[in-house]
Amino acid sequence: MPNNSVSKFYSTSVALVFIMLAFNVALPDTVAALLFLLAIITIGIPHGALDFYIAKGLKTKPSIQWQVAFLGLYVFVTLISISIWLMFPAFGLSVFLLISVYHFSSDWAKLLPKKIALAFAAVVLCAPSLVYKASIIESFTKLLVPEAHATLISLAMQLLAILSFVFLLVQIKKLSKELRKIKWQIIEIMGLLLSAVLLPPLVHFVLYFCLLHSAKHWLAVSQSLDLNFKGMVLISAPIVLATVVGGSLAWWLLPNSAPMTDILRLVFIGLFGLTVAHMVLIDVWQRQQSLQH
Ligand SMILES: CC1=C(/C=C/C(C)=C/C=C/C(C)=C/C=C/C=C(C)/C=C/C=C(C)/C=C/C2=C(C)CCCC2(C)C)C(C)(C)CCC1
Ligand SMILES: [Fe+2]
Repeated sequence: MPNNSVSKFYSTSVALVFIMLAFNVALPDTVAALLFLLAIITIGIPHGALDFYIAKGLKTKPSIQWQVAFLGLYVFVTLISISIWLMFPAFGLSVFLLISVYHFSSDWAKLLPKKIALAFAAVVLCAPSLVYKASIIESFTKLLVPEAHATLISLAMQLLAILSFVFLLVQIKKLSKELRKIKWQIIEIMGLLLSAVLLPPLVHFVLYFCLLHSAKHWLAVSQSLDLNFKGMVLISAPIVLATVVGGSLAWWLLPNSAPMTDILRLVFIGLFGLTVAHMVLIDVWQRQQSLQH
């Protein structure tokens, strides 16, 4: 698959969603919530489910003890992170946003210099707060963050989005020569900017996270580890299943409230737990890859 394919697929999907909205095609809330959960489980989670395979590839001969220790450490880091969020939600959310900017910036690591990729990731993640402040604060309170803290965090997001955007505008002149060569990536970047400020935040997030972040990761893993799609599905399926079992247990054990609130909590607090270990591993893997090339 050529490298542009993810950009093309993402940009076309964003355009389709804009057309749907222009024609007032709206899904009932429960259908939208189920689609959101389904997309996260079937497309978002699998990109992290390759972590065990990637980690084994980083060792020359991973022993059984090493593999058990890796799995144990990954689960431990996940559970500790989730506990930190449950005890200090505002702190958890702030850390989540910051590490997400860092992790998502790797989507443009090959295309843009590090600082610019970081600023762009900050715009992608924080710009929705400029237009959808109230709905973002509402989502944050559903994630257990007290309203006063949620308001402060959304203000900080607005500030970060504006500062990062200004930084990008200042830098864009320097980049104009390189940018001219990468037509589809420019369309991807424009699509992301429009999606961030025009689409409802959860729709923007799910389109970006599933169709761009996860898709780029699958493509990178398949190219670098020489795996085909079927092989990757087989590798990730048991891990996705284990994650879904873990999520279902949490749903069953923890106190329930409205279904949409429960889905939001399960997805975002769960993703925070998984992100810490996933992010460190992918960082090590990408550093090793750039040393090899
Ligand atoms: C390997 C392994 C495993 C698995 C793993 C996995 C499966 C992973 C995954 C991972 C992942 C899958 C990751 C992800 C990430 C994500 C992120 C990083 C996100 C972020 C986001 C954000 C930050 C958001 C924000 C917001 C909100 C919250 C609301 C609304 C608005 C907005 C959108 C802004 C297990 C444990 C089983 C075992 C051991 C080993
Ligand atoms: Fe990722």
